[in-house]
Amino acid sequence: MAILHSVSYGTSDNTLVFIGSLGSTTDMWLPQLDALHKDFRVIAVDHRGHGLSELIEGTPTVADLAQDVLDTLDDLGVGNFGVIGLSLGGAVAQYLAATSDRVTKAAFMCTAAKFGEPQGWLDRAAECRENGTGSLSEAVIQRWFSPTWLENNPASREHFEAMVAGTPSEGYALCCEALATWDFTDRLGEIAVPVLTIAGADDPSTPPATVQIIADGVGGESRAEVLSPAAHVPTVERPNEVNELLAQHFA
Ligand SMILES: O=C(O)CC1=CCC(=O)O1
Repeated sequence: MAILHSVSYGTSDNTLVFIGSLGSTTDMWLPQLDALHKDFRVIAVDHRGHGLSELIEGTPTVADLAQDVLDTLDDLGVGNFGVIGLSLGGAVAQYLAATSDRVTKAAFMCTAAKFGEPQGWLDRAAECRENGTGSLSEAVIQRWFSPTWLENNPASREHFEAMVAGTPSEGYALCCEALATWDFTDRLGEIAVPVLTIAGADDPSTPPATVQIIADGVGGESRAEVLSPAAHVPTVERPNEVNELLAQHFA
């Protein structure tokens, strides 16, 4: 059983749980936590081996990462919840939405039912173990944000690059390996709760067509939105639009 580092704001009975990408901390969700805590209880977690969550030995599956979230919510006394996941966190959110009857609604952002070929993730894990997350962080940030945003927001750029570089190498590598084994394509139909998908028009990692596969494949109702301009992390690049979409979907 793993209890993840989490932050929690607000007192509403309507709880939203935010799960971030590879190399992120709960800071990825600051604009959402600030904007939505008055109408919802908002909880964000760090994946195992990320941010302030402890590293757990052994390669996890996405199902293991999802169980970490459920254990953490049990510890916080949370019953039912809406789930919002971005990228790796979106995979965890898909798994939770399909398998846990505690999930009431879901939002999947810049994520995939399968993130390309496994070898790419195994290569990234090996590179990370050899050279550290600092060797990856600049390239990651260029996928997270569009070039104009990076140019206009140097302080945020530095902050998010430091977030990736500060992720423990083994925590990052183990989560790469979790992505290598993730393929939910044939199980999307098990997701019966109302779904919102959000894609970034300029996202090189999970382009709109990849996110659309999820919206088209789920078993229940879905609404698909594409934000522009935006790359892989619209929570930061397009916070107002993301907040408005989430507030509507989870109201
Ligand atoms: O770093 C990337 O390539 C983007 C990404 C894919 C999965 C994830 O969590 O981040």
